[in-house]
Amino acid sequence: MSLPNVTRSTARAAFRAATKQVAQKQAVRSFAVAAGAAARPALRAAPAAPVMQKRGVKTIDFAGTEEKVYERADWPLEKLHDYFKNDTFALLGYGSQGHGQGLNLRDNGLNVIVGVRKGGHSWKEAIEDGWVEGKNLFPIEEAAQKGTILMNLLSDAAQSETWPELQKFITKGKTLYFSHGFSVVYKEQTGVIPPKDVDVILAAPKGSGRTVRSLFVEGRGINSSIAVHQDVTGKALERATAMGIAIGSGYLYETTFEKEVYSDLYGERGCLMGGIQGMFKAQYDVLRENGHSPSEAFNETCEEALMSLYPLVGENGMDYMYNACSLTARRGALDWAPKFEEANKPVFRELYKSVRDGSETKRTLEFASQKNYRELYQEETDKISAQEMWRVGHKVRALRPDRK
Ligand SMILES: NC(=O)C1=CN([C@@H]2O[C@H](COP(=O)(O)OP(=O)(O)OC[C@H]3O[C@@H](n4cnc5c(N)ncnc54)[C@H](OP(=O)(O)O)[C@@H]3O)[C@@H](O)[C@H]2O)C=CC1
Ligand SMILES: CC[C@](O)(C(C)=O)C(=O)O
Ligand SMILES: [Mg+2]
Ligand SMILES: [Mg+2]
Repeated sequence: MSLPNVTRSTARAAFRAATKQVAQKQAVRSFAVAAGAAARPALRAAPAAPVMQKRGVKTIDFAGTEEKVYERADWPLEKLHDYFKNDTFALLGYGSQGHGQGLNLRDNGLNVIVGVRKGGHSWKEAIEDGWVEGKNLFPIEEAAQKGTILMNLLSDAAQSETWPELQKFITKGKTLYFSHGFSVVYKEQTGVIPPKDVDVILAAPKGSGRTVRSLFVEGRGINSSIAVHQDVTGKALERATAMGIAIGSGYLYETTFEKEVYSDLYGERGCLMGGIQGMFKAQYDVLRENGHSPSEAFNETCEEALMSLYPLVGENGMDYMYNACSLTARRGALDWAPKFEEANKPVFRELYKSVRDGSETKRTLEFASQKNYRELYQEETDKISAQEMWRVGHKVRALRPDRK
């Protein structure tokens, strides 16, 4: 495939940056280990890297369960270019994931075209991002016809709505790709039943499309799940792996379509989004009921969590964060954590059941089928922004020294 020099050099720079980042992290870690020996309380170093058992695939024992993890190191750019030399990626949909995955594929020098509704919001965004009508930007059906790998990144509801028209373009020899198990797993509700003669694969970034892009640009890479629903060629897993790397992932964790969708719907409704809003709100409200000022309630609930403590958990784990806090805080947190666990578990059980039995899918599809769903959604999120907690948050964030 002939690639523009700029694209090739952007892609190489991203890969070089990734390698450099690893070296820098290792240096920082060695320093931290040396410094940590003298530090108190002990901020332990990260555990030793797992032993690689086969190039490109690590079988790692996670808490007694052996799991397969694939890595970017086995898919250098030249290999990706060769592997996909006869392919056209038709990226259908240009929301958060379409944007992130599409730009990463393009910067990786792969042959990608975008398919979205002409004149819609995504169409405009795609043009702003440099996609050109008639060259690499087309209406959905035209892109689907041209593509050999159909990346269905329409909204989950739109995947089911457009399926009757789209399925005729999924012909023998093509690959059908998703970033979520939703459409295929809940087929009774979505009607999405892929033809029997194509590979059906998934690479689902475990993070927002914004992060898929920003980590790639920084030379890093998001974690993604990969899975195979249908393997006609005998190469579907390899293809899912190559796709996962091509869209900008660093590590790929093997799963199934079912497990991906159940855990994803559960996680986003729980700790990732719904749970965190509910927990923050409850804590904030009780502080306010007890006469604390808005800024105090916000700082002690959201700002400190997001700016100081949660990044420490992300970096090195809960014990690391605990150890960075006072003994007073640690004693209390140790006592109260089990109470929160006990209080929350029934809600999580109810949530998992609601995901498994299709209730969450039904709700999503019904909501999205309303003509004015965008306005309805906006009304509900506007109500969250209008909560005192987030109005205060807006002001507190504006006072961050780096925002001045
Ligand atoms: N958001 C994320 O970060 C993540 C998403 N995923 C998965 O990736 C997939 C894409 O999600 P996401 O990127 O969030 O996109 P959205 O769910 O925000 O969907 C946006 C895209 O769908 C199009 N669309 C919506 N309705 C229709 C319709 N009736 N007909 C045609 N096109 C339509 C929009 O086009 P238009 O602008 O013209 O309306 C837009 O291009 C989903 O399967 C999702 O679960 C996976 C991991 C994370
Ligand atoms: C947490 C929400 C998510 O599952 C995601 C960004 O991973 C989504 O569907 O957008
Ligand atoms: Mg999700
Ligand atoms: Mg998710």
